[in-house]
Amino acid sequence: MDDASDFTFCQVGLQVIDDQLESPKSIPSIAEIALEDNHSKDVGTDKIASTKQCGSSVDETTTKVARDGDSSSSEFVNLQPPTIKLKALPEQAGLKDIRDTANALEKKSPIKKPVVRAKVPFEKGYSQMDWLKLTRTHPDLAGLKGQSNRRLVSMEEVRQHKTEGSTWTVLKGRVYNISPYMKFHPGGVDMLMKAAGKDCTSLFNKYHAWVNAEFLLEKCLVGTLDDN
Ligand code: HEM
Repeated sequence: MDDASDFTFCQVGLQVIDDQLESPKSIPSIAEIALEDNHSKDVGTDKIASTKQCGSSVDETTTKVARDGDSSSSEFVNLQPPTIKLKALPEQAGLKDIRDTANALEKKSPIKKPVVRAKVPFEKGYSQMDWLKLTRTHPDLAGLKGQSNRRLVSMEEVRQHKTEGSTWTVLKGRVYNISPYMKFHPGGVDMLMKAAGKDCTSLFNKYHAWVNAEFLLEKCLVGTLDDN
């Protein structure tokens, strides 16, 4: 129909000059877009068929334009949005190679996946600020009962303190009573209990090497590990 006053049909495609694009061929040719005026099926749906991945045959990229014969009449206005099918992009040179290389690198990469961080929401009164306040006010967080914390502590003695009421751990050569810190630990009680009665230095470093435990647990110091 060649009536200029008929607004039903107008050219919508922009002329694409491939040479002027940063990535020529990255936009499918307008000729590869098939419009299906399928008002009788898919009522009310606006389907944009996803582009097929590379590797399609030439036949698959062949354009089909399907129109309902009657719908070209100016009396009939189809209000359903047309289905736009973007046909497969032709295999782009080198793209498959890049993907293969990326997959191979991912498999071979010696870089370890980062540890999943799972901070536990603190109970009211057990924030890190609350812990700092407690360390300033409590007279004996380490439970020394007058004993010096400059003594040497054997691993044997550390192993005897692995219950929630009395939990000792070794961190970077120092022995701490971590029982009072349990409920303040941002990683949760269960995690901190993994340190009970043993040397937790490697676990500690695995999760948060940046944490200043010397400062946080200063008042929980029981002694120095006797490594003989
Ligand atoms: C023994 C002394 C320890 C101290 C003083 C301590 C202290 C802390 C602190 C301050 C945080 C918050 C970190 C942040 O916000 O970046 C934290 C988080 C956490 N801690 Fe510990 N921690 C200790 C031991 C451990 C151990 C032995 C484990 C594992 C078995 C552990 C597992 C975690 C986890 C999973 C989190 C939460 C996730 C994260 O923030 O990375 N912690 N800890």
